[in-house]
Amino acid sequence: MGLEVPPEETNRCVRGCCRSAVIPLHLPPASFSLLSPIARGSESTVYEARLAGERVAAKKPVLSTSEDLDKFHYQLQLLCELDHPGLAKLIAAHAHPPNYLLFFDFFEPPNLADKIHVEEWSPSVQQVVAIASDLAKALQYLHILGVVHRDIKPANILLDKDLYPHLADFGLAMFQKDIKRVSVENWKSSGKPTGGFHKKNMVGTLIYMAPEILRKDIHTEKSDVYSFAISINELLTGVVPYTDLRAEAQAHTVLEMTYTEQQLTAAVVSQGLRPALALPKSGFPSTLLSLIQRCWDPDPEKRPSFDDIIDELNIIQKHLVLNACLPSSPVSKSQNGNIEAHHYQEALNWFNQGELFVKRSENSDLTENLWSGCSNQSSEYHPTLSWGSFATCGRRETMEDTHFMLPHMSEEKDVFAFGIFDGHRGSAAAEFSVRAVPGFLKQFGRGTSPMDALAEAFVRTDIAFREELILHQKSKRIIRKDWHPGCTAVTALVVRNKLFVANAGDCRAILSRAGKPFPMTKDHVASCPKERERVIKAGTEVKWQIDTWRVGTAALQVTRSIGDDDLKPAVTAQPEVVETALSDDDEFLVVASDGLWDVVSNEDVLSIIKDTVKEPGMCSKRLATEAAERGSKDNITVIVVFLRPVSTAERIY
Ligand SMILES: Nc1ncnc2c1ncn2[C@@H]1O[C@H](COP(=O)(O)OP(=O)(O)OP(=O)(O)O)[C@@H](O)[C@H]1O
Ligand SMILES: [Mn+2]
Ligand SMILES: [Mn+2]
Repeated sequence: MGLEVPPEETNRCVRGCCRSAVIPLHLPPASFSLLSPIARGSESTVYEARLAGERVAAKKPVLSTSEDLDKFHYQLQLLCELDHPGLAKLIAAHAHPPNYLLFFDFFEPPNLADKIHVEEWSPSVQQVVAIASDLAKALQYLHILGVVHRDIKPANILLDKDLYPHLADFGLAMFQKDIKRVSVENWKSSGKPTGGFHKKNMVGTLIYMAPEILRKDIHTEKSDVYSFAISINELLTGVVPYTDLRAEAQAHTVLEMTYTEQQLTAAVVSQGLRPALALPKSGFPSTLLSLIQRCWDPDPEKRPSFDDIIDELNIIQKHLVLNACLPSSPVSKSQNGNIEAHHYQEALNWFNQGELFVKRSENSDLTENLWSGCSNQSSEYHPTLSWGSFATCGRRETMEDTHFMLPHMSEEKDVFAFGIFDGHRGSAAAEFSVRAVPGFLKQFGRGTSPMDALAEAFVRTDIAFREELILHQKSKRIIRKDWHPGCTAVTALVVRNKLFVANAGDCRAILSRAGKPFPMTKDHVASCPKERERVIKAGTEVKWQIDTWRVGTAALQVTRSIGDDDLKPAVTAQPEVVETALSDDDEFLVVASDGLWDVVSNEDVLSIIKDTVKEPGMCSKRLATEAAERGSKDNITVIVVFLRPVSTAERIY
């Protein structure tokens, strides 16, 4: 990088406390520019930036008090001393008013947390062991320097192209010697632990915090070992810690208000509660699982050091290589070579069919620059998104809902799409659509407006699905003649500061706008007079049957859907599309299938989220659980998207 380091006597921060012979600390303002924000936290914003022509990440801390400024200088002094391939490297800083900035090597998203939970990556054993081992080496390096990180968690682990981990976020890191001093001073000043003492020592992210930290003891190297173990187990299982304790089918999880923060703390500290360990039968070596358990031992002294951990991981890695060379057990073959027709029917994978269909009609695989025309002036509002989902089949025996979350729709970072499909008369249409709709959306995004692209994606998916169905009926891969599967569909698209929602059927999307529900959809059901009139005009009968208005001989309640070819064209796939500009008033978006809305009102949905941990996955799960408890008889799928930054504290407490 073409960065010049000024002579040592001038290369220092404004106070003169931070110095470096290799890292420039006083950059000329013209040498860098901040581009778009990558992540906004309570303590900082991380931007994609350019520095001397290179793409970098710039962390801009929120500095509102003189204590914040002290912390910044402390962090910078510490970062100047670090140089290890397993750490996100500080390449420059601007430590002069009015701009305080830290520049790091840029790592393409997703970070490890998003890789696990958003991309739903399930790594191989080899990949987990490799990441664990590289991470352990970076931590060993820090500990040799006398530095404890204090905030080890997947969100602070960045990945490069080869999936090599780089530990980031030194916002809480400290020299071990300073931690002791802080606490001793506090003890002395008041004779007993003060609020300040508590706060100073209890830092980090609750679910990754070792019991001694939760007891407000001092953080040691062994507390990092604990957080390391929780993180590696999360990588193995793909499960956010403590969201996995299911008493029965209805999830009762720790962070879902059945346990409060205090109860979780108490359970971790006094009852030895830990996240569910990966199952040995999942193919992970028992040696790895036992290592994880020893790393989260309640007694810090009993936890291995990173020297030991690296040795053990080395041995595990060697065994894996050896085993990989052994011949694998023969694949069990079907006894009966004669495959009957109904097997064909089961073998038909509608997810794949949907995907294939889009691929076939695609003329290029570029996804760049979707809706670049909808430009956003830098002065305009930029929402900060975080999202999560939960889906359960509830009391039903089969799951006919599907959903997708597509945070990186295009090369531009600020295009996101979320969709739910609620199948009826089988899950085929919902499975087909969950792949076809986002696929078409990407295709049409290059030529048409977001509104038109959404409508077109729904209509084209419907046509494609019905054609596919006929094709398979003709080829006898489907033998049931009078089978007319369908699904309702909702898709929310965020393009910079604009939200577009397309809906066909009775899924719903609502915004929390200035604290009040702001519906983005209308239910398309036969009990709605306007819809009823439309269907009748299109030539299909609507009758009061049993308890409500229903369409055609199929007696469908919804009046718009994908599929349902026996009711076309009256039951149209043409969605209603609504557009709105997002502002600071918009807190979050909830998208869900009717399994939620049947029993939970828009207002209740808002108030439930208000008193739930501000973590979108948790909120989704809490809403679905609430619906199940209120007697919803349907499949339930919920997606929650926060539209404003949520601080670490809000996410946990
Ligand atoms: N060098 C980088 N390259 C790419 N992305 C980065 C980089 N550094 C940080 N990020 C992204 O920004 C996010 C926040 O960064 P960081 O953890 O340093 O900030 P923070 O304000 O301390 O956040 P928190 O305390 O909530 O964890 C990371 O989880 C990561 O996704
Ligand atoms: Mn972080
Ligand atoms: Mn942080």
